[in-house]
Amino acid sequence: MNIDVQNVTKNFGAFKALDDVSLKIRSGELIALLGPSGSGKTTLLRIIAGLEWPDGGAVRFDGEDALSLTVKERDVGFVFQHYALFRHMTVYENIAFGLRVRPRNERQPEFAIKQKVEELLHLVQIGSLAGRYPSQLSGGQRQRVALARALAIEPRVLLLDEPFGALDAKVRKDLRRWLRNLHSELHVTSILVTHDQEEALEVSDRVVVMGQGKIEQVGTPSEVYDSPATAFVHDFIGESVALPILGQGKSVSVGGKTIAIDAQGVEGKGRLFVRPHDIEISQPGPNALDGKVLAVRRFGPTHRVDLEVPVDGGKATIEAAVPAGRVPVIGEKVGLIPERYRVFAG
Ligand SMILES: Nc1ncnc2c1ncn2[C@@H]1O[C@H](COP(=O)(O)OP(=O)(O)OP(=O)(O)O)[C@@H](O)[C@H]1O
Repeated sequence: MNIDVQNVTKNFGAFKALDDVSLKIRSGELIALLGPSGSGKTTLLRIIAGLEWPDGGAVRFDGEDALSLTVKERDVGFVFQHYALFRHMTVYENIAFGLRVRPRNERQPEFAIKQKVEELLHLVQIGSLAGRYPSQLSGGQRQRVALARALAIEPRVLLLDEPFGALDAKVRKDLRRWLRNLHSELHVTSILVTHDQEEALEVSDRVVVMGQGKIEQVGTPSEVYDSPATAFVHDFIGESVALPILGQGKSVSVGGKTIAIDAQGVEGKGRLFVRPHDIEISQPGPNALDGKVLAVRRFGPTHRVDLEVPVDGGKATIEAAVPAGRVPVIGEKVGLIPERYRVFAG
């Protein structure tokens, strides 16, 4: 199902939780809403679900006005961070629940319910646990049950709000991969809310990066990582360091030193963002920024180097990643060349 969010605004008192948000979600895609705490992800998800109403704007499901539909009529499946399984029901009963509470004239006969539940148990790979109660399951197993239960009613859209948020890192990683595979099999339009960028980048077809109630960028995982559209996205996704600069055509000045690199259209004040592994450390010279090595740390296969760089009005400390074999020593004066970088005005 296509979901079209048009100019949605939501205020809580004087606070703008969503500020003119527009987003088109394509049928069958898995989209992640990614952003820091308080950026409005859950509010947007709840509006799509029908649990919250916007102050302005529209939400359309395949062209139909979704805001005039109740939660039930919207046909959505939910999975939340905190397992909402029924404690007094077995795994089997939990999954069958949504099918059993349908009105009599829509309810399937018991053998069809059994067949459906068995299919789902198999799909989420917990067939052997059908007779257990939620208290007898691990956190990861409970979330699989929650997903199976959400899928039982064959929702038009699946909404996942930090579904793996309460699990430990290893289980999260396994479930992430599992969710990706499951989605490739089912192709149900899915929206995943997460503040974990690794999760968003690994699982989703497209990522919606949100900050302070606004959408900063929508793109594939590679697009948002390789071509961040705003300073916020560069800062939020992956590692980056930022230096205050003055841009002029094909040159950039940092703390009074001008080097010949493209200012990317920024004339005057701006910030240059670069990822630690995109900074080349060389000899000091006219075409490199001046840096002084403050600290060197081993970081997996590379070394991390803390560098002091003179900037307007003081000094900045930035971090570079260098391969073994080219590691400078503490106190050494070096030249720094940003190899891949983005300049944003302001
Ligand atoms: N019912 C409410 N009343 C008042 N303020 C609210 C309400 N619900 C959400 N907010 C505020 O709206 C903002 C956005 O909240 P939302 O839950 O959408 O953020 P989020 O991006 O999902 O954050 P998190 O990752 O922490 O869940 C927050 O500042 C929150 O405090």
